[in-house]
Amino acid sequence: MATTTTTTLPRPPRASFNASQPPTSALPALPNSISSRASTQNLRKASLLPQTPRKVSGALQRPSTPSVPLLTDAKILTPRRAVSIASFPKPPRTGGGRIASLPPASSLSTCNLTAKDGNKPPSPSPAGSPKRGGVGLERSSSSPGVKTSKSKTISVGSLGSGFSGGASGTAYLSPPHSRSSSAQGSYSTNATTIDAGAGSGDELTVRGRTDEKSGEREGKGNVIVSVRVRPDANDSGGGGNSEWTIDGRDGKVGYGGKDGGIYEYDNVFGQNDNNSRVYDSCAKRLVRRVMEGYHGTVFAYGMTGTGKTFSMQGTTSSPGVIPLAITDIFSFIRETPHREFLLRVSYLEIYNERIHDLLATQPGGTGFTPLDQQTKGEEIKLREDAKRGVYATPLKEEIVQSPTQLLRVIARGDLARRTGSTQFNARSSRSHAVVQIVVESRDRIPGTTAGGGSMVDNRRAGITGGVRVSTLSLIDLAGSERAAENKERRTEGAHINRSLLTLGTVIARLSSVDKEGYGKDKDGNHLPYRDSKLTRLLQPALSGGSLVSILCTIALPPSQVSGAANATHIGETMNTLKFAARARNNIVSHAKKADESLAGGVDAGSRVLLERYRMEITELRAQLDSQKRKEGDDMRDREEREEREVERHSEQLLEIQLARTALKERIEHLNRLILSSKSSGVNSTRSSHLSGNNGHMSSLSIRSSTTTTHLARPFSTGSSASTAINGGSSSECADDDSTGEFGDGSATLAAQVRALQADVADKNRYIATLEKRLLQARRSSQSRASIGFSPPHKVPGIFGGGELVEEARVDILLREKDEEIVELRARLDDKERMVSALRSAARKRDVAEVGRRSKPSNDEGRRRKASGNSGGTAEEPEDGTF
Ligand SMILES: Nc1ncnc2c1ncn2[C@@H]1O[C@H](COP(=O)(O)OP(=O)(O)OP(=O)(O)O)[C@@H](O)[C@H]1O
Repeated sequence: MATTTTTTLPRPPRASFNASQPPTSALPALPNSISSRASTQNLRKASLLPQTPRKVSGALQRPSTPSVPLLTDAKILTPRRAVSIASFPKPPRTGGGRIASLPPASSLSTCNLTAKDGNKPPSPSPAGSPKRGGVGLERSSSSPGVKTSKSKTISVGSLGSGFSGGASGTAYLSPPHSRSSSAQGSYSTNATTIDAGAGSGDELTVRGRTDEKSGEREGKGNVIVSVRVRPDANDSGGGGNSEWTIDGRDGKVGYGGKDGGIYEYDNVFGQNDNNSRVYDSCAKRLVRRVMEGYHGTVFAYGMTGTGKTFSMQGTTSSPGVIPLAITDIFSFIRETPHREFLLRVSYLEIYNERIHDLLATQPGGTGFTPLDQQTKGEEIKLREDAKRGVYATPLKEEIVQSPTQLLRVIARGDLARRTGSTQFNARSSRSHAVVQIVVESRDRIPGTTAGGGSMVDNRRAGITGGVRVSTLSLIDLAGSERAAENKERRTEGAHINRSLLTLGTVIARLSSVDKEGYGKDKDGNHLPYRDSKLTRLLQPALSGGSLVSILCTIALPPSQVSGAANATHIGETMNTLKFAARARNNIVSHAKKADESLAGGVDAGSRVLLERYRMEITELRAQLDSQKRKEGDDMRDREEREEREVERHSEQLLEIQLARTALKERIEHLNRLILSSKSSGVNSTRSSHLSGNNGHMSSLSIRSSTTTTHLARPFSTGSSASTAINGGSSSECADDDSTGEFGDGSATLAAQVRALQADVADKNRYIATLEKRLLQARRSSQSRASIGFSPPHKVPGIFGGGELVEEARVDILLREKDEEIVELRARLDDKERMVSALRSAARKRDVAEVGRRSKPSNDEGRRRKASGNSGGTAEEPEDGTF
């Protein structure tokens, strides 16, 4: 048999599965054997796969039997029924069993399977026969083994007549008892009933399941069993195996050889059925139910190399059940906005009866890691409790939020999984691998956002509804293998076979377990769930707590093999078919929607993470809110403080302004004083009156500055202006003028007046300097104020202190100015005294002059005499001697 391992999810190629773009639409058809092989070769060239060539056993020869229209006959396989699990969990269809697009029943008659006793196929059951018709395949006994009844059970001389009776509902006999499920909206899987004779292992009775009244088979309920036939890579398509019949339309597989029989399943897929079709029929509905709150288990069972991994994982171009389920899970979440979901995933493998966490181990690199180099993590134990059933612990669970993330997690686990080369599969899975996706969901509370109140809050508020937890288990079992040359393979094979045998035994004995006694058969014996880790893990599903879909894969013996190898292959294939038939018949599901837990929110150890996370989110939100409130308060405080500072600052500016204005007024007043002293001479009464009354000065300060300008003008323009201002003192002015008109005395006085004017100019300059200093003082006060203002809360008191200092400075300045004014006034008084002294001297001179003029004769006679005697020289009295 040619090797076509490339498309099997060899771990490296699987890692390249387009995780970022999970498939959403219809998938391309499965490549036929030729293209599959071609792609395999390409992959091998690219070193993506181990180069181990698959050996074709010499013993496996094409049987010499003539070609018969095979299972692979397109006429039979292509148009297959489209309805299978689509009705999961029911409702029962009322129409015909198969879709109309199928070929006529007569096409099936080309296969001529004949029971060994040569009996003819049974005629349709008469009306009133047992509920479900049969083709003569009957339950015979109850044992793990399966036998073909030697009675007229397999008389399928014509598959057409035998199997085409689906629509008539008469082709199969009813089983002895119907195993209806009590699940909500779910139905039993009273499919083919296989009762294996105790220990005989080869006696098989298959009962049909056609309901006469409804004209359809049951079995589209909670348990779906399907068979997929792997295409023969070496078969060019012409067929070559006449003993096998694959009827995809009616869901039957028949073997016409020794110990053969015809088996009916919910779905039978041939070589033209791709992964997408397999998923749609086997798992799509189940996945949806899981999202609604049911537990669901999908597992692939079959001999090594028959396509379990290919079906479960698929390839990049043809994704399998796992990636397609992931796509549907997230589609469901998108389509269900009224509920919120939390997904967590774990991935374990059972290898040589030990459980390993595939997510806890770090695979060695990105490619394939040889088995002996793979490091495995901590051994996982199985535990059981009433709430969770059987579960593995400690097991890493990762919370995932997108299909890409989930696919990546699983791809990581795939890399860590044990694989090895077997006779039939270069990249054989040597362990049972279990992907478990836990789905938590709950209704969103109306009127709240996704992060609405916690469950505890909701309960307090009287809002009911809790978190529902359901689990989807996707299991790729290791393939059974009879003979292995390699010791390691033999050890693995022994463990694999033992666990698969236990699984078969449990399933076989399930038929005798009543609805209440999950763990015991009708004789009170415990079912051997504990004999293997696999059955222990599957116990909840097999006991009826879960929806179940089993995909059994087979590969028909290659036409070129014969002899012992061929017999072995046929034996393995028949075992798979019997296992599938038994599972379909015996597994009863009572799956119910999981309860919505209300206790999760208060139980710290609860598994209900969704609620725990929601509570955490609520708490964090509350913390965030209180922090925001605090920050808001701080901000408000700061703003208020700043406002207060601004107010204080403007008040201070106002005060400075006032102080400045007062100073200016004083300066103006000083100017006026100076003018007064210059223009009006001694005017001490008025000046003292002005200077001694600050309140009066303040009132004067209200005068416009133009007054100041007019006041200043006399200094530059002379006395005429001064006259205009001091109009009331004309006599004094006249005094001044007259003083200047007289001889030496007047000239001296004028000089003194000029000196005084120069002094006044000095004073004016000084006043200007004072004004400048005042301006500087104001500026520095402003800058100090702004420094104190910028971080008021960080430099406490600086502003208030600055204010005080400023006030003190202004006081000092005012005091200085007052002192200067007093000093100036004293100087002015001195000047005035000097002026009056000069005036009084001038007056004395004037008096003396008048006296002299009043005695002219005496003086004349004396002058004449003197002139006669001495030439007329006159003696001046001593001027300026006063
Ligand atoms: N339906 C199919 N169409 C095309 N190729 C297939 C199909 N089924 C299986 N194959 C190919 O057959 C080979 C073996 O398949 P796979 O590894 O899936 O078998 P298996 O049952 O998982 O084996 P094992 O139990 O050893 O792991 C792979 O190369 C795979 O690509």
